[in-house]
Amino acid sequence: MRSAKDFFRPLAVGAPAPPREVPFRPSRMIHFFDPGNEKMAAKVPALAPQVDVLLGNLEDAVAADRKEAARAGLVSVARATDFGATQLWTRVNSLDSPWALDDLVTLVTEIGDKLDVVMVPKVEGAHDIHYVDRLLAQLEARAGLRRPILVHAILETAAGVAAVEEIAAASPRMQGISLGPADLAASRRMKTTRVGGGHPGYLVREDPPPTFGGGTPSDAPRVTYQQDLWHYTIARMVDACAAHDILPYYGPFGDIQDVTACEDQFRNAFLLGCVGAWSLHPVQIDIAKRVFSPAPEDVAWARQVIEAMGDGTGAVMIDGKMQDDATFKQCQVVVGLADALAERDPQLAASYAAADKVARR
Ligand SMILES: CC(C)(COP(=O)(O)OP(=O)(O)OC[C@H]1O[C@@H](n2cnc3c(N)ncnc32)[C@H](O)[C@@H]1OP(=O)(O)O)[C@@H](O)C(=O)NCCC(=O)NCCSC(=O)C[C@H](O)C(=O)O
Ligand SMILES: [Mg+2]
Repeated sequence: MRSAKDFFRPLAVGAPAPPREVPFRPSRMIHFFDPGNEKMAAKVPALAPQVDVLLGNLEDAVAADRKEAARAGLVSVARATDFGATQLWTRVNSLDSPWALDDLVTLVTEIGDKLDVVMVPKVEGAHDIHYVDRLLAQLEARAGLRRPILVHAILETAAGVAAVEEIAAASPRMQGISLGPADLAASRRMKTTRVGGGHPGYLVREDPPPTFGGGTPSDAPRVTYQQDLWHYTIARMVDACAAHDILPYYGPFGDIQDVTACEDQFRNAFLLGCVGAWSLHPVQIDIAKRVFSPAPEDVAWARQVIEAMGDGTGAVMIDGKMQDDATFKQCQVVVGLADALAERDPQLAASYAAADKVARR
C-alpha cells in the first residue's frame, strides 16, 4: 500500500514531482481531431486560438489500419504548431489494445514537452491509472521532462462507474473524468444506438384521469416527458470529481446536425457541475463555449449577492429572494469561474463588464 507521503514522490528516479493540485485552465471544449487525417490536421493551427483544448485522438474513430499514421501525425502536428495558451491533449488507445504502449512511449518521448494531458479510455479501476502513472513517470524521467503530464479518465464501462471514486483518487496526476456515453451504453447493455443525448422511448407518462365510481377509462391523450438517460452517471461522476478536487466533463454528442439537443445536453452537464464537453465537429465549438461560460446576467447577479452578503454569513433579502451562507458560496463558484475564464477571453470579459454595469444602474 502507498502511504500518503508517497503520493507526492515521483514514481521514477528523475521524474518531475507529481502535481499537488490541478491548475485551473479553461477547458470548456475538448476539441477532437484525427491527426492522421491530413485535411483535419491542417486545420489545427487555425483552430488552436478558437478552442480551450485540442485533442489528438488515437482511439475509437481511428480505423485499426490508421493507428500508426494517427500517432505519427500527432507527433508532427505537435512539433509544427505553436498552441499558445491552448492545451494539447491526446486520447491514447485503450490499455487492453496492442497500441496503447507504443502510443505512450512515442508521445511522451517525442512531444512530452508539449502534451498537457493524456486521456485514458475505458478505465475500469484505480489499477489502470496506477499503470499509466508509473509508466508516465519512467518515460518523463527518460525524456528529461520538467513538468508532469496529467491524466484524464473516460468513464465508459459499468466497472468504471462502480469504481469512479477510486479512479478519481488514484493519482495526483488525475486531472479529470469525462463521461463516454456510447461505450458505457454498450457496456451496460442499454438498448440505444446513439452517441450521447436522450431517447424518445425513455419517458414517464402522466396518469390517466381518475374514473370516479367505476366509469369507463378515458382514452384522452396523456402527456409524456422524455427523461435524461445520463443524469445518474453524470451526477455520480461530478460528486467523485468534486470530492477529489479534479474536473468533470460531459463527453461526446454524436448527432452533429442537432445543435439544439447538443446545447441542451451540454447545459444539463454544466448546471450539474461539469466544466466542459467534447466537440467532435467545428459546429460544436461555439456551443460549448457559450454553455460552459456562466451567463453574464448570472455573473452580475452573483456579484450583487456577494456584495450584499459582506463576510458571507447571515441572511439578506434581494428582490424577494432569501440569500445566506450557502447561496453566497454558490455565487462564489459562478464568479470564480467567470473571472478565470475572462482572464483568457477578452470578449467574455467585456460581456461580463457590460452586464455588471446594467445590473448596477
Ligand atoms: C463526424 C465527422 C466524421 C464529420 O466529418 P465530415 O463528414 O468531414 O463533416 P463536414 O463535411 O461537416 O466537415 C466540414 C469541414 O470541417 C472539417 N472537420 C470536421 N470535423 C472536424 C474536426 N473534428 N476538427 C477539425 N475539422 C473538422 C472537415 O474536414 C471539413 O473541412 P472542409 O472540407 O475543408 O470544409 C468528423 O467531424 C470527425 O471525424 N469528428 C471527430 C470524431 C471523433 O473524434 N470521434 C471520437 C470521439 S466520440 C467517442 O469516441 C465515443 C466515446 O468514447 C464514448 O464512448 O462515448
Ligand atoms: Mg468510448
